[in-house]
Amino acid sequence: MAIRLDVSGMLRRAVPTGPDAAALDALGPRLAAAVQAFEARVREGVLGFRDLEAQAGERARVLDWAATARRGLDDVVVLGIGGSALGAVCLRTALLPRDWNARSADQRDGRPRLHVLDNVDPRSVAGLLELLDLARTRVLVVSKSGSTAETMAQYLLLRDRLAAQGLSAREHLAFITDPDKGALRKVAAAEGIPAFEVPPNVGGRFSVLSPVGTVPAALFGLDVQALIDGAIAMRDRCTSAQLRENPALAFAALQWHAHETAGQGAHVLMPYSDALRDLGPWFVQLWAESLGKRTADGRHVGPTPIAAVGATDQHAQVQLFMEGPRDKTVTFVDVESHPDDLGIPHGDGAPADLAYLRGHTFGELLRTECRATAGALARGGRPTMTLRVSQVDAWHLGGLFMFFELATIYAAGLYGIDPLDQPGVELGKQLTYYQFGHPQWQGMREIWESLPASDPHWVL
Ligand SMILES: O=P(O)(O)OC[C@H]1O[C@H](O)[C@H](O)[C@@H](O)[C@@H]1O
Repeated sequence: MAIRLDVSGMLRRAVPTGPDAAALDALGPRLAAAVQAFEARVREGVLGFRDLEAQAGERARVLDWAATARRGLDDVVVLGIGGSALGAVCLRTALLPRDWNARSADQRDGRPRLHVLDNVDPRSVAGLLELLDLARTRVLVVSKSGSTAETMAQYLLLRDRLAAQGLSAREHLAFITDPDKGALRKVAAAEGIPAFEVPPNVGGRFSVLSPVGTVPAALFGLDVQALIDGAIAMRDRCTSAQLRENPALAFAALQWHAHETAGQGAHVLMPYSDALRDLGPWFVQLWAESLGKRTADGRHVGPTPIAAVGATDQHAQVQLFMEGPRDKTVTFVDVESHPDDLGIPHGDGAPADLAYLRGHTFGELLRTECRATAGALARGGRPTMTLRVSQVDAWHLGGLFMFFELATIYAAGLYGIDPLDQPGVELGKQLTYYQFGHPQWQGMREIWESLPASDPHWVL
């Protein structure tokens, strides 16, 4: 079992914009400062996502509850958004067979389907409700703050539908939220609804290894302990202040260096694996919302993460990566072992010009295309890295989550910003609250009325 980071495609030997040995040495002071900032945050106790041992008690409570709660369930529904939903989607895609929800109960060996509602589009919400037998459904309301409008609207609807069918909230709801604060915590206490804790020092986009991810994972029978073990193994590998000894630091440093010195601030994550397809959107929130900030001296900084998947996006995005602006790096994830690999048959009578495919396997084709695309990009002077993963399972996924979370904190030290807040998302929320008549936000009227109206002459 291993996750290895190959950074050779970022260095001067491979691409002209890459750092040479002298440039890497010159990075020393910046790296030291970023590592010191990281360690200061650890000491402050604000990087709770690292401290998985401290969450062991709550995790045991989750596993104990899920062992009985999952009995007789056809469906698990996650109501959440952003970091409260993206991790569950990634866990489902990576660790359950494709199209899990389309399978029969027998094909799912009696385990529930998992649905994630991370938006308030009525078509999606109504469409899902049509599918559900609420009597055989557990709805997980996931909100660290316990107040996010989208998730609360969904909760109010499901609460109403359960009541209309005379179904007990305690038997069909569960909350994953702040241990003390927010609307959900109050309801849990008043109505005896099972509730699990998002530790206050674990940010929403860093919370997939907390009950935010482990409750849904436990309900559909994933190996939660392996997920945690993989994350701890990666955490304990990423402690050195030396770039060559700390993969998370190396990833962060090389991404920052590419952005800072060559304007390569669009950071593509391209797993050659359908199972890791939803690692992309999870990474996009983590990298964008943590690093897209204003510095203390008023500069606007941060990378632009892009999600892609191989081999599919060789036929959609690689043209841009190859010949578009030299503003990108590409990080591949190459899966070394495909236990369910398939041979490409000899197929008597098959067209002669397809003979080159015969005798190979699909996994071999996928891995060869990953290597070929990385090499083609390098020949075009386009910087790349490759994460080599033995296989996709809970242990390796836990390691990948931890790798990117740690890299984000190191990158924040290099960009000179706080990775843990998200002040930029507040104004839109407050204007919505105002327009909905929220009593606390009626002072936003002037701003709302100042918003640029659309020009009817340009409504085509
Ligand atoms: O988990 P919640 O408190 O409901 O927050 C859900 C999401 O919305 C917030 O506005 C932040 O942008 C995200 O970082 C967070 O993951």
